[in-house]
Amino acid sequence: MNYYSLNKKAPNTSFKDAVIKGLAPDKGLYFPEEINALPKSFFENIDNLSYTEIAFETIKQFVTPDIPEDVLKTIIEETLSFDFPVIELNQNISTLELFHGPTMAFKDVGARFMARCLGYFNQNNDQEVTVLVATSGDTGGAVANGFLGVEGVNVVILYPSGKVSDIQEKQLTTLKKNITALEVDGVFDDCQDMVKRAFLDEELTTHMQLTSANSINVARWLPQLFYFVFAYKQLHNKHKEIVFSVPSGNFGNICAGMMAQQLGLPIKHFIASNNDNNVVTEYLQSEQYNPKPSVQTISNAMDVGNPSNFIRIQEIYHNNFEALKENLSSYSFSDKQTKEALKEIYNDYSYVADPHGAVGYLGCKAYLKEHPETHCVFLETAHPTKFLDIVEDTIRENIDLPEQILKVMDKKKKSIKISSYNELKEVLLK
Ligand SMILES: Cc1ncc(COP(=O)(O)O)c(C=O)c1O
Ligand SMILES: N[C@@H](CCOP(=O)(O)O)C(=O)O
Repeated sequence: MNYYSLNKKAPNTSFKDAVIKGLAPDKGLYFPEEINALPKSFFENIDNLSYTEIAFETIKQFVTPDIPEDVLKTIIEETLSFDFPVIELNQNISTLELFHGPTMAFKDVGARFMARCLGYFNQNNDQEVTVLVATSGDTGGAVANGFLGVEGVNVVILYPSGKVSDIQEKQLTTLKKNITALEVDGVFDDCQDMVKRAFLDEELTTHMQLTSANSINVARWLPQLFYFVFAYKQLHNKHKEIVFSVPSGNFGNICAGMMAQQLGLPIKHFIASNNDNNVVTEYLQSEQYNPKPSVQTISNAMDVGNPSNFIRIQEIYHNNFEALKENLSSYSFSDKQTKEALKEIYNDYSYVADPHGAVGYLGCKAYLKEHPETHCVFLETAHPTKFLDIVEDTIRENIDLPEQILKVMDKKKKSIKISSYNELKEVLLK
């Protein structure tokens, strides 16, 4: 499959080139030239397919021939070595748990998939690749873990100082080896802007091969479409009208869900559930897209004021506002509402959610008021222990720490503080 730049001022390119570049030379995000729906029989036969078979069939068209089919099968088997269970809370609401990977956030799948694709492309290449990542909390840890020790790849992670949880910070600052963590005096959007600026900086790009492991990179973004198909496999025999409530920040996950729908997955509707960073909620009300500086919330990984992937969503709907509104609703919720939701989920269903999942739950409840005939799945995008203080204080219970979290708790943080783009450049050129 070839890819084009959404800024339409750069040549179309192969999957391999799109992965290695991350962002097109005109600063546009790459988008597949075609999306070919799978036959209806694929979804009718889904009970007989394993997760790895589903993943292979749904992503094959986007990555072959650059990744040969046999290599793709191995990459998928290695990537999906954990579970994706759906837990039903009641007749109308389920949660899809996406936190069973090594860093306990949904980013693990995309990060592991991309690391293996880049490792494959890089095997006969003498030049080292530098992977730049901006994180509001979870991408950094997942990418650090996924790329640790990958030959010929250096990873540089930018995160907003003081605005990620303690455990998220440990996950991205303690691995060392080929991973460097930069603590930025600013918000997530400052980190993301610095990364995008670096791609356009010829002084850097003539010295080094830069790519991104944020969802702007197609190899990080597209595997996220698997989740929606995995949930459908678990629910379709019981519920006919399935809607997904996706806690959204950079909008890569929900946009990947829309790609699954384009492949023919019968999804009735999407809900973008936001915290106070509500650019898209406001857009759907006013048709005005006004990015603004992000504000800090307890669902910190969603503190994004200018979501990268919204442009991909507009492309899927051919920039047709009415068509988008038919398929997407959006609500935003305050921290106070999020804490109330954490308590309600715990008291009513004995289920411990994390603040991001709680925002997704609130999105389900808001949508179900108008559409009680549907079944709403909210994505549990991270394990609650990643936000230990907030969750324990809110539900007034101690929660057990899983092994993945215990492993990093006592490690020593190592980061470099920076406050400007020039300081980033200095680190990269060293
Ligand atoms: C726990 C969690 N939930 C939700 C999101 C938002 O996902 P997206 O940026 O794909 O919208 C993120 C970060 O991306 C996250 O880490
Ligand atoms: N919420 C993210 C922000 C970056 O999102 P990405 O999907 O574009 O990498 C995070 O946790 O870092």
